Amino acid sequence: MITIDTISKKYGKAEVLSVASIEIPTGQSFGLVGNNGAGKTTLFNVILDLIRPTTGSVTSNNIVVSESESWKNFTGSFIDESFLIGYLTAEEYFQFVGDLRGMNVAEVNAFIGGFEDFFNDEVIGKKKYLRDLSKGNQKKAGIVAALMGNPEVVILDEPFANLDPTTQIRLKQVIKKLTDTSTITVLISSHDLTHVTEVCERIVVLDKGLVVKDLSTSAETLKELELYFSV
Ligand SMILES: Nc1ncnc2c1ncn2[C@@H]1O[C@H](COP(=O)(O)OP(=O)(O)OP(=O)(O)O)[C@@H](O)[C@H]1O
Repeated sequence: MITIDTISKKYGKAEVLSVASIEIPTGQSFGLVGNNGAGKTTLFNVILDLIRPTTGSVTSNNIVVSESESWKNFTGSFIDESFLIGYLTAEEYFQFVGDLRGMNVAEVNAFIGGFEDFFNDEVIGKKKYLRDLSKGNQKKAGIVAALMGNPEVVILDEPFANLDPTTQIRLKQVIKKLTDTSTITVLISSHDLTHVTEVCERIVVLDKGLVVKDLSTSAETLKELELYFSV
């Protein structure tokens, strides 16, 4: 369970985020949508203790994320390429993250082997540093690294952006597999309303830092969101 309690973030006088309360139960697939600058990345960064909120706190499985590091043991995330280590190859990076996650070399190789289709022969065995991969292939590496070591919480910021259509479809399958477990809590932000409504059972809409909708996904949700964003 993730609890977001009276979180606000101000830069100077500008308040870019103001969320009274959001509770995300264990196992929920939670989608965050909103126009550019709505505060999605800011909220994820606060949940990951990458930026300190002006007010409020976030707890993840009863751990206040700004007070302890222990939530990192069960949390996998990919916000952007700053999460990668540019001078490593993808294989080296996966071994590095696997080591942090308590996986041995064979376990990492077996895990990565399960993503052969997802990588589409563009990430593994390329003898390229991560910094030299295309944006989309960097994203693939970052997403897969976020899933290593059986995380209980997975946070992905705009995972569909920059991915080719084939990989977007494969990513949806990967995410659905995660969310089917009902033990892994998955938080995703996206500008793609179709994808996010397909993979998330709950959608929260942010507008200028405020929660303006909190929907349980149904057959009508996509239409409702399209209508909201078309006005
Ligand atoms: N370091 C900073 N200093 C000042 N303003 C910032 C800073 N970081 C973010 N902001 C502002 O906070 C607001 C929310 O940004 P954020 O990146 O969270 O939005 P977003 O919903 O993720 O947008 P996008 O869809 O464009 O990625 C924006 O107005 C942004 O300019």
